[in-house]
Amino acid sequence: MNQLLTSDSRRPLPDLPPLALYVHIPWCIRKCPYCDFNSHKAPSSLPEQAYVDALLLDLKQDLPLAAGRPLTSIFIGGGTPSLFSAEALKCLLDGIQARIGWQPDIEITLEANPGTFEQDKFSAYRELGINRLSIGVQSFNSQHLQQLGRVHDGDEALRAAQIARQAGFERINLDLMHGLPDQTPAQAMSDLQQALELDPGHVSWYQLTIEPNTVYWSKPPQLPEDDCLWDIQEQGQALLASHGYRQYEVSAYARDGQQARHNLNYWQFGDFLGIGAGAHGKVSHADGRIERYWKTRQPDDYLRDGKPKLAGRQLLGNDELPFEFLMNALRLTAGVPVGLFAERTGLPLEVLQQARLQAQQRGLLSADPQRLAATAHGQLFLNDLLQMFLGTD
Ligand SMILES: C[S@@+](CC[C@H](N)C(=O)[O-])C[C@H]1O[C@@H](n2cnc3c(N)ncnc32)[C@H](O)[C@@H]1O
Ligand SMILES: C[S@@+](CC[C@H](N)C(=O)[O-])C[C@H]1O[C@@H](n2cnc3c(N)ncnc32)[C@H](O)[C@@H]1O
Ligand code: SF4
Repeated sequence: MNQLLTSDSRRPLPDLPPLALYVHIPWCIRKCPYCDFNSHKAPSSLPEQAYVDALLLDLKQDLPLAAGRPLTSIFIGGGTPSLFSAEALKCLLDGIQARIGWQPDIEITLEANPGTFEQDKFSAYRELGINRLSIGVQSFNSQHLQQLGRVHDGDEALRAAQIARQAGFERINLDLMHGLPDQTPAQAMSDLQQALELDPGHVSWYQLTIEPNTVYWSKPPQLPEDDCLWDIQEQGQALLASHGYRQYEVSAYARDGQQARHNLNYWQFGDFLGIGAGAHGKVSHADGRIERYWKTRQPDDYLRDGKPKLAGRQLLGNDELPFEFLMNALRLTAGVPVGLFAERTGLPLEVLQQARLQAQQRGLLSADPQRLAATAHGQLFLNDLLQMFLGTD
C-alpha cells in the first residue's frame, strides 16, 4: 500500500478527467447527534472574511494540481454553508473565478439548512450564479426533527423549498434521511410524499447510519428492526419511481437532466480539488500518477496565518486503484462503461479479470461485457462485492 512508484502496468493518462472543486465550510449552529462530518459549533461571530481569505490562499496553493483545466462544477458543502452571507460567498466565487477558469455551463451547488435565517438569502445566492441548492430537510416530522437535534421544524422545511423555487433555483435537491429512531414505514413514506409534493428535481434519500465519534454512537437510539428497514427501502423506491425519479446511485434519485454533476464526477472517478478545513481532493497527473490529499481539519488551525493548509497527500498505488475506482463506480445503479476503468486509472482492464469473473459467477456483478455494474443483488451486498477487488493489481 501507499506505493510511491508507478509500476510498468500503468499507462500515462492522455485525457485527464473533468475537474471539480469542493469547498468546505466547517460550522453549524449546533452539532447534530448523528453527524460525523467535519462540522463545529459556530462561534458567536463567524470569521467569514478571514475564512474566505484562507480558502483563496488554499486554492492558490492547489493551482499547480489543476494544470490549467477549467472547473466543471463547484460544491460548497459543510457544515452549513448557508450560514455565510451572500457578500462573503460572492467574494469567494469571484476569487475562485479569478484564479481558475470554469466552463460556461458550470454547476455550482450550495448546501443550505432550512431555517428562516437562511431562506432570506436564497435570492441573493441565486444572483451570485449559484444554480443548485441542496436543502437539508431530513424529515418533515417535527418529533423526528427534534430527536435528530435539528434546529428547524417541518413547516420551515416546506417553506425553504418554496422560497428556493421563487428565488429562481431550477435545480433543487432535498436531503432526507430514513430509518430514523422508532420510525414506521408509514412515517418514512409520509416524509417522502411531502418532499415529492414540493416537486424537487433531485432527492437524496439516506438511511441513517450510526457513526463512530457521534453522540448516537455513545448513546444509540432505538432504530427500526431490519425487516422494517427493508420495508421502508422497498416502499420508498417504488414511491420515488412512480413519481418519475430514477435511482442512479445508492441514495440518489433524479428527474431527467437533474442528476448532480458534481457527485457524478466523484462516482465516475473524476478529479476534484478540495479546499477548506478537512476537505479532500483527488487529482490525476498526465504521467499517470493519481493522488489523494487532505487539508487541516480544525477550523482554528486552518485559519492560522502562515500555516500550510495541506495536511497530507498520498499517491495511489496500483494495488489500491481497482478498489478505489470500483468503490465509486459500483455505487452507480447503471455502473460505468468498461473503458472508463483504463481511462481513469491507467491500468489495463485485465487486472480486474479474475475478480470480475468470480463476482459475476456469484451474481454480484453484471455479466454485460460492456459495463462494470453491480447487479440488483450486488447493490445490496456492495461491501462484499468490493472486498473481492481488494489488492487486485
Ligand atoms: C454533511 S450534511 C450537510 C448538509 C447540512 N448541514 C444539513 O445537515 O442539512 C449532508 C447530508 O448528509 C446526511 N447525513 C449526515 N449524517 C448522516 C448519517 N449519520 N446517516 C445518514 N445520512 C447522514 C444528511 O442528510 C445531510 O443532509
Ligand atoms: C453527503 S453529500 C450530500 C450531497 C447532496 N445530497 C446533493 O445531492 O447535493 C455532501 C457532503 O459530503 C461531504 N463532502 C463532499 N465532498 C467532499 C470533499 N471533497 N471533502 C470533504 N468533504 C466532502 C461534505 O460534508 C458535504 O456536505
Ligand atoms: S447541520 Fe448538517 S453538517 Fe451540521 S452537524 Fe447537522 S448534519 Fe452535520
